[in-house]
Amino acid sequence: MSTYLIKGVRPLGGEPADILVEDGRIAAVGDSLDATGAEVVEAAGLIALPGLVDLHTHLREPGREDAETVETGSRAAALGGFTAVHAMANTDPVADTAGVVEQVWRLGQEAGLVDVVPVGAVTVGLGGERLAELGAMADSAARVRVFSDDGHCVADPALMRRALEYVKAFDGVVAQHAEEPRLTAGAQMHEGDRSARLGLTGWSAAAEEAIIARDVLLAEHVGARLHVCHVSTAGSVEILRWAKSRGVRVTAEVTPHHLLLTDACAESYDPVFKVNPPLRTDADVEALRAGLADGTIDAVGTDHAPHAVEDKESEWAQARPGMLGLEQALSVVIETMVEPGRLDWAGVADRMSVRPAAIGRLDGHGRPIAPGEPANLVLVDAAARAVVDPAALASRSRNSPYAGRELPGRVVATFLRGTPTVLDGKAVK
Ligand SMILES: NC(=O)N[C@@H](CC(=O)O)C(=O)O
Ligand SMILES: [Zn+2]
Ligand SMILES: [Zn+2]
Repeated sequence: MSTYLIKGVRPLGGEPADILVEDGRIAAVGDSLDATGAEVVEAAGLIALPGLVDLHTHLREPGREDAETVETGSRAAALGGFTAVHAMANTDPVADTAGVVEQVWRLGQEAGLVDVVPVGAVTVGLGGERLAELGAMADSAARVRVFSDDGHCVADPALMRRALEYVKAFDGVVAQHAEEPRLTAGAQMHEGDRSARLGLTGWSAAAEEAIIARDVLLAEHVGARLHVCHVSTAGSVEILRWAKSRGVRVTAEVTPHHLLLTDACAESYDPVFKVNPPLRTDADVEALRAGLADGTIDAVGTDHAPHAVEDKESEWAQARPGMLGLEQALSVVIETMVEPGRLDWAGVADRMSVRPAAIGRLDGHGRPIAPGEPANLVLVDAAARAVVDPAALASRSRNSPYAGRELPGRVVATFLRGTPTVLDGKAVK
């Protein structure tokens, strides 16, 4: 295993220093380190952050390898600065048994680009009727701690309560896709003036908020850990703030696209902007940024949702919901949070690495940049700007909502336990 000397980098945006990486760990951080024989990475002007951790990635394998595989999604993740991603369970077959989560975990190890951490389904086949074998998935080689029926809401309150109680036994967390299905039949976009004008069926803010309110009460009642996926409304942020003030064990994530885009994108009728939950209003975007800044929202979760061309390039109503996120997540956070002065680099490290790693109970990720720690690192050129070209993405799919948009920030290098997965902005393998 090679030794690397990262020269003149600014850890968490602080004073420039050298970082010596040896045997998969950070061996030293200091001024003018000398390491004869080490490969030198010139990093003057770059920011070093702990490798990013995503709580919400769709890798589509098994079942839709035409849209993404564990390997292509892992490469997209590494290029985005990630060293660990949680792979959602809505594959085919569904990741609802120890066998399937172990297969996904093994594929991730073989790709070797990021740690792929399988999420286990809460209910058999995402059917919402019977609990899946949560304990067996937790005890498996994949060591599952996050359970989610994402794509579907665990709508039955009694089942949700039982899932919350069950995962306490192994310190797990239920990650809820908060959508009251009785309120979103046929929904195509955010319910408001625009949906009325465009003639598209709306998904109200209340359909999300009703589930979050219910679930924080359930989590409080049974003393379990709840995580809320892709929070999208101002009202959801208020409910979370209230729940946290009461000491409820709840955490939440916001996607890059909900931090940047609004329902105005639907005016184009371009299905690349169709997503669940839908893009909301300017006021919601403002509340989400404020919630992420003050920590009410713990983390950025990409909800990277690759879709094949035939599932996405159709009429709006027929198109699948979901958009790519891994490769532009950090850029969107720089644009919406860092450049406006709402989050400093330590804050970015906290919301994109430290807290998501803690929620997923991952060892070795989200750690300080200090001697003895695993060398999971990303080096970022914050000043670089580039126009997003979907054809240049590593993802197997092309449904990026940022196509043609100029964004700040370039991932120059990513290290996974001391081995570069990205160098000079290019994937190493
Ligand atoms: N976000 C989406 O619109 N789609 C996701 C499922 C989900 O996250 O709910 C997908 O799997 O495509
Ligand atoms: Zn979802
Ligand atoms: Zn999702």
